[in-house]
Amino acid sequence: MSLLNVAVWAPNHGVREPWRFILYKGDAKAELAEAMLEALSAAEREQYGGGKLDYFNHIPLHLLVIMKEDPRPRQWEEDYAAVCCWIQNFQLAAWEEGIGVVWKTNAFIYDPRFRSRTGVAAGEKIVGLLHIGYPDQIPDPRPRTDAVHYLTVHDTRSPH
Ligand SMILES: Cc1cc2nc3c(=O)[nH]c(=O)nc-3n(C[C@H](O)[C@H](O)[C@H](O)COP(=O)(O)O)c2cc1C
Repeated sequence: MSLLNVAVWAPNHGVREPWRFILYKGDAKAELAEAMLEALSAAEREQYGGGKLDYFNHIPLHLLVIMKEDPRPRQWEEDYAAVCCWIQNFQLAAWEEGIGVVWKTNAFIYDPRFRSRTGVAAGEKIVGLLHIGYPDQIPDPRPRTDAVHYLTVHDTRSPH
């Protein structure tokens, strides 16, 4: 809970706090896995279903991060940005405690069957499904391009 509360310091315009969360742990992880399976075709269920169930059960916690969708475009974007900031705050705060968080946007989070099974209402957007746990392995960081390549600096007035 304290990690959730660190993350709520994310900048959010108007302090609208446009988020809500559903945490799955213990036996309830099976509920989430069933919702995920429902969003697969019969063939996919046949091919990957078992593996996906094991995967969901192996991970200690799953957190669905949900945004209330404001019908006004500016507010919608601000709120989406705020929820993304919430997620990264959460990831960074968790990592300080040695807890790994993967942010997933699998196809099933957009599926009406998954949304309905997880109780996500019309007018709400799933921004991510976070898989949370102490990592068995820590992957090497993938290299990033030096930001200077993307930087334009203006330090004198350009002639008109
Ligand atoms: C909006 C968003 C959606 C993402 N969705 C997925 C996903 O569906 N599956 C996945 O493996 N990683 C997903 N990620 C994680 C990114 O792939 C990951 O952060 C990126 O590859 C960089 O890896 P690193 O941050 O571990 O260096 C997502 C990240 C963001 C910001």
